[in-house]
Amino acid sequence: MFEVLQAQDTIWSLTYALCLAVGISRVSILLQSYQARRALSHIPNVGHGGIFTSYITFMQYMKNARSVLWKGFDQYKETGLFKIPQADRWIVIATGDSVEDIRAAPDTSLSLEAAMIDLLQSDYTLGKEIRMDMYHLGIFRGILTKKLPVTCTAMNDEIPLCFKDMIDSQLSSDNDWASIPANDVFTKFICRVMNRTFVGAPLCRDEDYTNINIYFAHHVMFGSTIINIFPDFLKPIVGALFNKISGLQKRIVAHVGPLIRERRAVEAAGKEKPDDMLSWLMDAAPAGHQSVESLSLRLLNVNFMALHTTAMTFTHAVFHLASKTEYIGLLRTELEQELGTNDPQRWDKEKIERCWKLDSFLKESQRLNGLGAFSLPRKSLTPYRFSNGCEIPAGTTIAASPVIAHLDPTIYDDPSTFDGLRFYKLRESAVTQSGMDTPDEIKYRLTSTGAGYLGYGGGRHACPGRFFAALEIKLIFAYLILNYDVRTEVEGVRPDDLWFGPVCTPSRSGKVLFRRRVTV
Ligand code: HEM
Repeated sequence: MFEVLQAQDTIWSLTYALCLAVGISRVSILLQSYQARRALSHIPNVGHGGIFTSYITFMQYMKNARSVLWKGFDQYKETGLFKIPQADRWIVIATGDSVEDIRAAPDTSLSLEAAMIDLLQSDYTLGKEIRMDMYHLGIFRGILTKKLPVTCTAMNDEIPLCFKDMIDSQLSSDNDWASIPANDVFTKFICRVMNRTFVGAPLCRDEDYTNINIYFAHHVMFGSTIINIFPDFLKPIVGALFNKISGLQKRIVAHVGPLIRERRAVEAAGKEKPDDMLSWLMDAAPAGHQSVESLSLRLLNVNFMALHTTAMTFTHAVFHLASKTEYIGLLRTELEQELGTNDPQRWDKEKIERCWKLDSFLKESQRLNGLGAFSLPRKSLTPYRFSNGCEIPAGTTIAASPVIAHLDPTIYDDPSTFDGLRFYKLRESAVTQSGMDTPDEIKYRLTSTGAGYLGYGGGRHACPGRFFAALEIKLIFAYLILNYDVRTEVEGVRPDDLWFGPVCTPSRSGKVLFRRRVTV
């Protein structure tokens, strides 16, 4: 009996402690939010602006971020800035010329790194040592893009094998349509093809290695959302509770450790290491980052940056293709003309880049269905004055919104309609008017950035992996179009995206039907 009472006491104590923590946390967040609201009072807000009532707008935003953002844009497009409430802060949204200001601002004023520390709670989710030395950025900005011809060959080798294992294995002998769960299969597919150029075969095909990389991204997104519910002074405690880095690091070391040791032995024998991401990391890692543990964690982070962004972009595009099958024929004709053969071993970067219709189709898909409501996230490190004269104090989070820019009728004709050849036509007419390789033509390419196209951010921090990602997506798309027919379960109907607050993912349950190519 005594033990039961004691146990009940303990449960009550824990409950009180939890309520107290939540209570302190709410009060502290309200205080934080009140201070931030005063500092930003000169910037108009969407919906309710009161210390309590702003939570109503926050809830509306969590339910439908796009409509809240568009309401702000409609009301305040002339000012170029408005703010929306988050659980623990306000975010200032830049539109029009203010987007150009963010793109051009130096890191000492508007910092992507500081914004990511806040938004991703990177010290607890990615590992503090990653931001202590970001040497991987040099690899993305330099070697990865220079080595595209090498990665192209490796990916062309892996892609048919992936299709054989993941798609052909599901097809029946009478070539009926097979239903493929798009999100799961394509994430693994992208992970394997990408890792062929990160760690090589056979590790890129290892199921456990793939699962760790996929899980790591979920852990980062889930962990950062939970940690961000708490006020700053509780974040280290909650962060420590949610920190799964050391466990994941051990699991990845089990796969990558032997490879690193093997490559060191190869090097010591005066031979060449494989030409891939792991070797580039080994060569670039400064003192203090050379251990097997450190290199493995870095590789996990490289996968985090590269994998889900590419997998989601690819899945969005396949949903477009499968629901708009009228594009299959014209993309096939272009691919057959430009690639000249169905054998991926004989495709190269130059040939695939000549496929302008494919380039345009993928850019249009990304314009309408991207990664979410925000791009160009930055935190002001000092007071920052926009070109319209408006100043934000140090510590303000700001961003631009693809949901606004990509649907702005002053930038795009008939913006909400999917036109797979939109950018192809604009590019062709730019060539007629200004010529090839002119800024007018370049701006309509898939990998080009601008204030009207935010799929890869912009300015000095524009995604450095975009040339690699675009190449991977194009090569897989080319193989898919030349070898398979696809359609959606309900013909012509694209599975709905999943929105949670500002984050957008392609449908988790959506299927794509595949069969071996029958139609011409
Ligand atoms: C289709 C796939 C991808 C999309 C849509 C995408 C999108 C983005 C966006 C929107 C940004 C923010 C840029 C800004 O704020 O200005 C970004 C940054 C970044 N991306 Fe990507 N990304 C993709 C693939 C990749 C890949 C494959 C890699 C690596 C191999 C990569 C590495 C990075 C890095 C390191 C940054 C931060 C750059 C910096 O700190 O300067 N991304 N990406």
